[in-house]
Amino acid sequence: MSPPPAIFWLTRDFRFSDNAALAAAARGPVLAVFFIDRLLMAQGAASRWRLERGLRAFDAELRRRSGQGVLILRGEPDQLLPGLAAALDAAKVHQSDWPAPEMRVLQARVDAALQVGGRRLVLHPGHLLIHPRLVRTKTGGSYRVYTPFARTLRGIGPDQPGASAPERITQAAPPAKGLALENLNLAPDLHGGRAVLDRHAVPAGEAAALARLDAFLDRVTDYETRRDRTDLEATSGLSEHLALGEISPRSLWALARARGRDTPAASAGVEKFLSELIWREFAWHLLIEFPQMASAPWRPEWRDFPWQGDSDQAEAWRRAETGIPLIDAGLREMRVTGRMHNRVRMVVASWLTKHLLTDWRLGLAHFQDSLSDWDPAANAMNWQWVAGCGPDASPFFRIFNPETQAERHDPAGRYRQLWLETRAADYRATLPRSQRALPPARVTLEAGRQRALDAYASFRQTTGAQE
Ligand SMILES: Cc1cc2nc3c(=O)[nH]c(=O)nc-3n(C[C@H](O)[C@H](O)[C@H](O)COP(=O)(O)OP(=O)(O)OC[C@H]3O[C@@H](n4cnc5c(N)ncnc54)[C@H](O)[C@@H]3O)c2cc1C
Repeated sequence: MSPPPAIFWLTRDFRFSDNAALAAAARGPVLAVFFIDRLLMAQGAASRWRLERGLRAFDAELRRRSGQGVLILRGEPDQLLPGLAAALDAAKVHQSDWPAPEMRVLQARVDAALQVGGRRLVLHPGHLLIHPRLVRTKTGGSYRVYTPFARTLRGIGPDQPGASAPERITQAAPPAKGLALENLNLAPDLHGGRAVLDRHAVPAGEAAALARLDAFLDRVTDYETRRDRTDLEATSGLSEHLALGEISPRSLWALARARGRDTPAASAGVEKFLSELIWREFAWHLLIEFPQMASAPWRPEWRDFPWQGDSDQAEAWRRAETGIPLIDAGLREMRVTGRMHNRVRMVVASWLTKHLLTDWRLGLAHFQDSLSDWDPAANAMNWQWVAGCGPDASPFFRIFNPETQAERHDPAGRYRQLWLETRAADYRATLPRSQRALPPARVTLEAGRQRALDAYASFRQTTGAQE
């Protein structure tokens, strides 16, 4: 008997290898469908822009394998999938699980809607290294500290990569007319910034992710010692591919480990890289356990911290006009490319939350709108880590000094020069035509630091909050 038709609901798994959902759906005739829905449009502009590029790359490869592209529909999956499944007589809709809290709600709605017609939604793992329920403390609880979490995960070992999609795929004829990929423009709110991002984009898609991994593994020996250098290309640059599932963390782990085994000189760099992948995993573990982490302090006592709301100074930070070279350079890099070096992310976040005492959620929202590698778990965990209110966080009194950070991690000033001078015109091209002038900055390095420490001391005194 030939396998029954099925639907592959494409969300954030733009790859063909280690894609168990696509492999399961493609056993028989499959329809690959993507929705422009409320959840997608609530994402930030840069990540929608990047997603569109990923969708194009996936669509091109699907056409090569099946002669037909992705069916793109505007609307809500719980309203549209039951009708599509009925028209195809597909009993199952397969999806790679993206365990973000909002997606969980949508998945439940889709499954309920499908069940009315006797059909169901089947979720497949692949976004994480290992099922989060397997990494537990001795008493069965969830981890709140990275180091023991990492130890337990390494002890169990991540899952092996799962099934890959076949080289030849038979697609079912779409029962509805889809939108044309060429005219999508998923991020109209970028205005002139879109052309700038296009100019600085790195190639999207699974083949590009694998090529990037390969190039990175050739220089992984230096990763441990040079990854904080903002002026060098020392890190992998894989976060945007991971955010869209153009490569799975399980495949990354397996390929990097193999390189470490074959090339002993690379093994220290590889192990450091794997521990960064575990930070990503830890962030997801936390978000799954504490979905409120994306909008509320992970440590409840921090609800009472006297954060300041939006202000001219926060606006100057968003506009990359703080007057502090490393900070303005990083914020401009993000505006022009959708990327920002990890070290600089920490420094700009520290400036906003400590020197400017501004609520970390304002920074989180700006990053969400501006990062092409936006990831709800990594973004929330890291903002809370810098602000001091997160799990296993950097203590509040650890305040990055942007000048010493610049001396250490951009010793010849090349990174600052690139973003403040060489690419200044690109940055200006992303700005709206008319902008209200801002008053000059009032916070100096030392005064801002002292104000933050005073606010923290009085907060600890009144609430008894622990470091
Ligand atoms: C305030 C702030 C916000 C951030 N927001 C995001 C975000 O929205 N999306 C995102 O992917 N990363 C975020 N990060 C983490 C980190 O900055 C990026 O993952 C990293 O810069 C990506 O570059 P890379 O791929 O070259 O990293 P590499 O150094 O090559 O690391 C390999 C992979 O490990 C993971 N990783 C590395 N560092 C971290 C970390 N601190 N937390 C979680 N995972 C990590 C990423 O998946 C990364 O691709 C944030 C960090 C800070 C300080």
